[in-house]
Amino acid sequence: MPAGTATVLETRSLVKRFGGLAATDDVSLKVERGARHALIGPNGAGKTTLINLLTGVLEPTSGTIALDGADITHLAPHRRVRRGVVRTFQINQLFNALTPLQSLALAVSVHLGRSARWWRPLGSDPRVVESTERLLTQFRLADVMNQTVGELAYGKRRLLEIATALACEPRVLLLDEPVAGVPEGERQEIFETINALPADVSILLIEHDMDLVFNFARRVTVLVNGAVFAEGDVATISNDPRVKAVYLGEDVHG
Ligand SMILES: Nc1ncnc2c1ncn2[C@@H]1O[C@H](COP(=O)(O)OP(=O)(O)OP(=O)(O)O)[C@@H](O)[C@H]1O
Repeated sequence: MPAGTATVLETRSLVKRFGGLAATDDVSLKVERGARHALIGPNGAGKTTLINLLTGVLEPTSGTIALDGADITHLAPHRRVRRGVVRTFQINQLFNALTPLQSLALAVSVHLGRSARWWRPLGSDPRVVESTERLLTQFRLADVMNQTVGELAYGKRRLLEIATALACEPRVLLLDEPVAGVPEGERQEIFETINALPADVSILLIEHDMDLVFNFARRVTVLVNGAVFAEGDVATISNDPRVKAVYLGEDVHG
């Protein structure tokens, strides 16, 4: 890791074309160490495509991606996870029949390289137990740790999804719409938990909910038609009439 570098994840002139459409159009983005950075934009702006490029699910048409100065543009997704680029898991990747305790113990033991001995009781490894207990407390899952995932409230499942990502000890956490679909009454708990994530984890949040964006983020990048439309601190972006117009347009036209 180069000393004194503030940027942890950087894209340079990143392009992803689907036929004639540039879903990612010359995006140069810097995520600073310890960032609370939000990526916003109307439907179809290219947010998901950019996340898929960062995680290695998609190969860019051109441009580069660097992690701590090292080129990872062509690195396989699982190797990026090993290097600390982790996205929140989709809810349908949780196992409904497992409990939060079992899910997290499994995630922690895989991360710690204990999966080759999976037949041994997970509770017999002190490091697995300690990390699992910490995650259950941090993500307010201790009181439901023995219920099956299928029985959990939607908000709790979301918390488990984020906790599972944290079990991989990410350097960069890509949080993909953490409150999407979560009922109003369960959002506050997610907001608070996200705000309490460790300061040394750099976070890029993809989000539609402006309350969450403006409460959480210190820096905001606005994507429109695949390209960076505006970037700045929260005050600048929230007062930018061009950004307001983009969102107003989306409201009007659905
Ligand atoms: N695999 C694909 N093949 C063809 N076009 C695609 C593909 N994936 C995305 N696109 C197009 O690329 C553009 C950007 O899509 P993307 O899903 O990245 O936007 P988004 O900002 O995540 O949107 P939303 O907020 O609705 O999830 C859209 O026009 C979409 O139709």
